[in-house]
Amino acid sequence: MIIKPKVRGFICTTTHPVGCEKNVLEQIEATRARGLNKSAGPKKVLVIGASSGYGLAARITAAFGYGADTLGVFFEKPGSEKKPGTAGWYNSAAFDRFAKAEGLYSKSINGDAFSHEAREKAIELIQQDLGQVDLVVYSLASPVRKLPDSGELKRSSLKPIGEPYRATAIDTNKDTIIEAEVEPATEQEIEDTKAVMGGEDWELWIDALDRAGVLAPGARSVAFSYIGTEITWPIYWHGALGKAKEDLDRAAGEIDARLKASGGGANVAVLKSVVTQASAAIPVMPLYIAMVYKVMKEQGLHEGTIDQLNRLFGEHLYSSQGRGGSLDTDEAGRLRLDDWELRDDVQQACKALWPKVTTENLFEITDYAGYKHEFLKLFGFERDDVDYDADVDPVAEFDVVNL
Ligand SMILES: NC(=O)c1ccc[n+]([C@@H]2O[C@H](COP(=O)([O-])OP(=O)(O)OC[C@H]3O[C@@H](n4cnc5c(N)ncnc54)[C@H](O)[C@@H]3O)[C@@H](O)[C@H]2O)c1
Repeated sequence: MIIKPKVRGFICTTTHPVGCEKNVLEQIEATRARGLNKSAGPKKVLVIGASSGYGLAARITAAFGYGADTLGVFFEKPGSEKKPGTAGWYNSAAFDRFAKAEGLYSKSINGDAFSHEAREKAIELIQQDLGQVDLVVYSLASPVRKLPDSGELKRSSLKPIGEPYRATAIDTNKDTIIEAEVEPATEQEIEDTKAVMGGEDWELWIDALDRAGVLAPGARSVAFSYIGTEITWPIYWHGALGKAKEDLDRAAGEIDARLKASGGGANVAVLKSVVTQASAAIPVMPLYIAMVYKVMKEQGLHEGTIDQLNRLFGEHLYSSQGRGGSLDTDEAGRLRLDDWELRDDVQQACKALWPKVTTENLFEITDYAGYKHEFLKLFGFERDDVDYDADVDPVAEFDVVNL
């Protein structure tokens, strides 16, 4: 099959297996080059949301930065002779192959991580293959959650609270500047967003793992959040998603207290904005990312997903200080990896750019070209080292349990 990109809205409906594999290899190489202290890191790791974005970067950092055995959970579609699979499927197939070539344990579960069934399967595999895990990374980004007991479907909303949000944004299909307007979320939509992206499911995971005795003494857990600044607050931190992330902070407190009993702990890690399938769906984020990438690249401060996760593990979770039990957190107990993005000079530069941007100067005064490139790269496209006219097999088998 010869596969070319087909972009629909904020998703690319085709993916390139070879490009995805090269993306994974690039992240593995970046992790190796970082020279993380292998004796200090996690040994057996469960990553929930392991197939793309920050969760994949966490899995790569654990495996290739520290030699950890990993079990990954994700929700992806395999490729068939007729149609390519999702990027996360190919990413995971590539990860599995590289990890095994390195002599590392790697197994995956493809299914709904919000279900009890996924938890039961993960526990069974940990008991059978790993005994216990010492790190649980929680990195789900989903627009829907089927509640595990009632089967009720909850949907998250990317909406402000209280009043409509009007802002300059990019129509990423037409590469034009538009005025976006998003109506505020209703109370019900806020509650539903909390149910999908809040901390309840993370707590259910830790509770199930703990009860089953598969958390090693001293086990840690980390979940990811975004806060941003006043530029994005109306749609994010002060919006429905922010309420869900506040709930994640609440859950971190509960889980931390539970894991502390055996010398471990839990934190929310606040990460910087990067191009992922999840962030592409949030109104105004593409424009903000195009601006902040421009500014941070110019200042030598740019980091991608793998850089952030290498830094989270190497300088926080498994630094000599972190292993001593004293993590450097903000007043709410969060690990802050958004420190460079939130620097005053970076944010001031973005604020100065914002009112100046037009369709005509979009590519010139922002890094929108970089944004578009990164977006297509997520799906395995626009890599110099891939021949996109060559025939490629869309079927990729690997060590995965399909639920
Ligand atoms: N992208 C950013 O700029 C950014 C910034 C800060 C924090 N974060 C946070 O990082 C976390 C991960 O987001 P991302 O941007 O890496 O997203 P992503 O879309 O790249 O990855 C989401 C992952 O969740 C998995 N997933 C989704 N629904 C699932 C389900 N029902 N069952 C099993 N797996 C499921 C996907 O398979 C994938 O592995 C989120 O909590 C997000 O808020 C993202």
